[in-house]
Amino acid sequence: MPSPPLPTSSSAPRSACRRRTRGRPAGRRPPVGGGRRARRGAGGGHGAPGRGAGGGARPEEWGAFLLVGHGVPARAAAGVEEQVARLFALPAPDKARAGRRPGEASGYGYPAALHLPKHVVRGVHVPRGRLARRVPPRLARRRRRVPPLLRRDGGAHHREMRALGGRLLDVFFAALGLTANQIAAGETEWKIRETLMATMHLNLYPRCPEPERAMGLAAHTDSGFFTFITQSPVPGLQLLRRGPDWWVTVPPPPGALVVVLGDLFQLLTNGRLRSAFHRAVVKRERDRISVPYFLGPPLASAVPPGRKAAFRAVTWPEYMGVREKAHRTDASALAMLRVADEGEESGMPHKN
Ligand SMILES: O=C(O)CCC(=O)C(=O)O
Ligand SMILES: [Fe+2]
Repeated sequence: MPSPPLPTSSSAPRSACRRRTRGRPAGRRPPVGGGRRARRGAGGGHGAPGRGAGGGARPEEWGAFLLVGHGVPARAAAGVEEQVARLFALPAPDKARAGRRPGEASGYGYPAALHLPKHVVRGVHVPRGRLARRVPPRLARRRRRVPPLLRRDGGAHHREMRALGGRLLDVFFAALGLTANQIAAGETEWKIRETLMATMHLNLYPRCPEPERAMGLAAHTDSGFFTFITQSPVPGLQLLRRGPDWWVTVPPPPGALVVVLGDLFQLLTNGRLRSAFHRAVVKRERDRISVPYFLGPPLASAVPPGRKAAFRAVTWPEYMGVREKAHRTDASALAMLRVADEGEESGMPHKN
């Protein structure tokens, strides 16, 4: 299916925010900001996840957190939003020519894997890491007009984010009870860190005159290990808190990255760290840009769950297949992979 031509960010058509098709209307989300938990967060009048890997709310609880002091130089992040805006402002025919075609991993268009309302999110999807060489020649030819973010080497942003991914993995390993020596000597840990594969999406959510009747990105969990989200200073990302269910808006403090844990990380840690159910809403007055940088295992390696396996091992592509099936039947992909109760023996997988 050819990707539709896209509007420029400043002239998003009304049709860009037609009525949402799934889930609770954004405007009727449960009230936020009233509870003790909410006040613990950093988000003005809204409830919010705590900042940093170690402080405030725990990632086990939220499946996500704000990361500050991450060491990614401001200059690497500074240009991202501007580059993305430039890309979306390219003439529609140029964007259409760079459209993602069936079977291609990168290009301009809608996210393929999520069964989304097909009318709001416009994205360019450029796999990084091992797949970087497969950036379509159509994009490569337009190199001079394509922002550095999308170039083959990925630019400073890609290098910094990939390195941060490795550092954060070590923080997670430590949180799971591994000592510094075990982490340094651990073959499994080393392999996971060294082979991390990155994929990036660029999302534009055009402003919408009736935001309460539209949805930017339907509620979902990410599939990989974890995602770094750079977002424009326009809040729109929301996390689901359970019991009773309520949507909590993640604030966009300058320089902070949102870390969202994915399903394969839940599987890898045998359920000790949980993926976050999240979505993106649209705004009446302002466009919003987000750049999720997804990190996960190399495509061919099966992700082994912990000692007493709660899940069966899968590759990332196999997982995407299970997820497709789950979406069609409204089931949970992780539940489909569960082979036993998550027990006390969860943790990092066996070394082998
Ligand atoms: O726009 C956002 O903040 C969220 C993006 C996201 O969840 C995704 O692309 O998977
Ligand atoms: Fe996501």
